[in-house]
Amino acid sequence: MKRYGILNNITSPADLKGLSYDTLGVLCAALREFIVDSVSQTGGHLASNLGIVELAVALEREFDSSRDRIIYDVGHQCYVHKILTGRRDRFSTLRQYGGLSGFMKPEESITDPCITGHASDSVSVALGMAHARTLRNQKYHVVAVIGDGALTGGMAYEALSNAGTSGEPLLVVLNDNNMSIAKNVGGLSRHLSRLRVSPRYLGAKVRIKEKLARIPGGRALTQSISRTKARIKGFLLPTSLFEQMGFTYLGPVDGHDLKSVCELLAQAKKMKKPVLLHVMTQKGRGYAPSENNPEKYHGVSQFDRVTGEFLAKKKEDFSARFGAELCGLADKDARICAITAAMPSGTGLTRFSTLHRDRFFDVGIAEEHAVAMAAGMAAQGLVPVVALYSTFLQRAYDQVVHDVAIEGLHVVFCIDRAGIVGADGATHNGVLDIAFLRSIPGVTILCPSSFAELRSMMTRAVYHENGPVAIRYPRGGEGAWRGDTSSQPLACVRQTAGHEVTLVTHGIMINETLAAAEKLESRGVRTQVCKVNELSPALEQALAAQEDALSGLCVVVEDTVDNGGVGEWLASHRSGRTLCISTGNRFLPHGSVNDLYRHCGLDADGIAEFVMEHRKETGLG
Ligand SMILES: Cc1ncc(C[n+]2csc(CCOP(=O)(O)OP(=O)(O)O)c2C)c(N)n1
Ligand SMILES: CC(=O)[C@@H](O)[C@H](O)COP(=O)(O)O
Ligand SMILES: [Mg+2]
Repeated sequence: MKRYGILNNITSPADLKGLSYDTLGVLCAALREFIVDSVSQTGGHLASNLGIVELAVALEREFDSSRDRIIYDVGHQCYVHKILTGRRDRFSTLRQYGGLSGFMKPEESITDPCITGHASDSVSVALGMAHARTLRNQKYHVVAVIGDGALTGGMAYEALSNAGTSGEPLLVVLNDNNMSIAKNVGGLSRHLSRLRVSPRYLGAKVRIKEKLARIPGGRALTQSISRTKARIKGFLLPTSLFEQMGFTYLGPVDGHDLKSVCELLAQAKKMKKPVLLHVMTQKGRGYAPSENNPEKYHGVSQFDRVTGEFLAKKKEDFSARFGAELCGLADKDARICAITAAMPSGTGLTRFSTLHRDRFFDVGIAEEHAVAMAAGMAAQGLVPVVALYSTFLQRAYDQVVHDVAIEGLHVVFCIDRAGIVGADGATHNGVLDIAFLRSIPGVTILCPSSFAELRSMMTRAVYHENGPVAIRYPRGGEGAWRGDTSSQPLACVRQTAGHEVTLVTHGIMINETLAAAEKLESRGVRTQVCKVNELSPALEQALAAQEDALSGLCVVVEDTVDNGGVGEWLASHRSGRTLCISTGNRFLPHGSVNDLYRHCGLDADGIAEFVMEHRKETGLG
């Protein structure tokens, strides 16, 4: 406690109001200490939180987050906000089961106006709140805090274009650190770079205007100066995109200069129109390892705060294997291209990006565009491989349907983080992809359980499919089961003569399922285990051919929702009793993957207990 000094005296944002800028500077240093200490022990998002410290303090000081609506886009940078709004003592539980969420959560605090997790939606949600304020005749400020990375997402432009002409008082704070998770990309990023070096607006003009307004005839003078300036400026300098969209643009301002940021926020607050404040910050600021490598310290596991070394050695995971296999395929086939939506390292494409620079496309946080662009490539004879996290593919459902599937184009979707991802929670779990992809005619879904199967399925997806094909694999590495049964749509991986129960599963769940089968055997229940390797017409044929082998009670074990899952499919395709253990039709809390398996009854013990219970109902137990 002692080492955080002044931070110990801050129990709510109200405590910030009377502090001098010097004292606030000391507070910012203490906040950085606390964040590094805390995140080094729990893991979490580090670099973005270190970069936003002064801006977040200034926002809590100038606004009232219990009344005003401050929305942090993505929300991975909301730790200072959480610390200052009464949640500091829960930071040792960050992202753990039953603990503090790593994102905004209204159920945690009234100062979190909405949930967050996916990028680029903050301006839309803020505008909605501003409209509600107007229509309900209420009084509060609405602020969207959006990063330069999140600003590469199409939704952000849709919202800016609408908000700028809405007439609603609304503040968009652009936290520009020139970084997404990796280096930011695209034309907007270039536009921001140009604005960054232009000292023309700063906010000084706002202060001058205020002073002029106080002298007799000053207002008329200001208006005339503004008109003349606007003409000259428009002639000599390119105006910002934001001004063209109807925003008043303030900045760029040094986001670590608390005084300037506070003053500009105070000015913006008084302006009764859409305002965009451009704040420049340094991602990872105040901790040398993250300053030097903000990408590596964007999202971290536990680390030694003195050396910056991660405590756990990174084991080879499905993403890395995917990246390596794709490099191998692309070495021999110039048609293969890789597309990522701002997740080059997360999806395992870093090596591809250097080996095959001309065939690597980081499109920014633009999943819809990534998929439609892949459609264009496929239509012209390339083999695009789109690597997206399952949860972010949700953004591009329409493009999968409209641009890819209707024409039956050969686009390979490599769907990372499929299933339960854990600590990031409900916004990031990949539990819907089977359901939504199954609903699209002509999409084949492949579900590898091991690296060997990933490899075979990638070759199949590239060379033996000619329509849309998706390969879904989890966050992390393979488990104890390392076979390759990928040539069979439905493979029996634990055969038991005279079985009483068949457990049917897919993907990484094979490991908990096989462990459950062992437990059931030791309790006298003859159990066989089958694995669904693909969802395609071939699976229906395989099931018809193997129906006898699947006699008796079938329990489907899957780390996805019930509706539209494999369990639902199997129940409708066989006559015997079929039950399902899944993530349910609900959203899960955050926690470790193992905690969540237990939460859902998807761990080996939970599966075995479920079978024992339902065996009785079937009259077997
Ligand atoms: C739709 C969507 N795609 C991808 C992501 C993954 N993601 C989380 S943060 C981030 C980078 C955000 O960059 P920026 O907004 O500039 O924030 P910074 O981390 O630089 O503060 C990305 C790509 C996401 N959360 N949502
Ligand atoms: C905030 C966000 O969306 C990403 O930073 C995400 O947390 C990354 O997840 P992984 O750690 O699984 O790459
Ligand atoms: Mg950024």
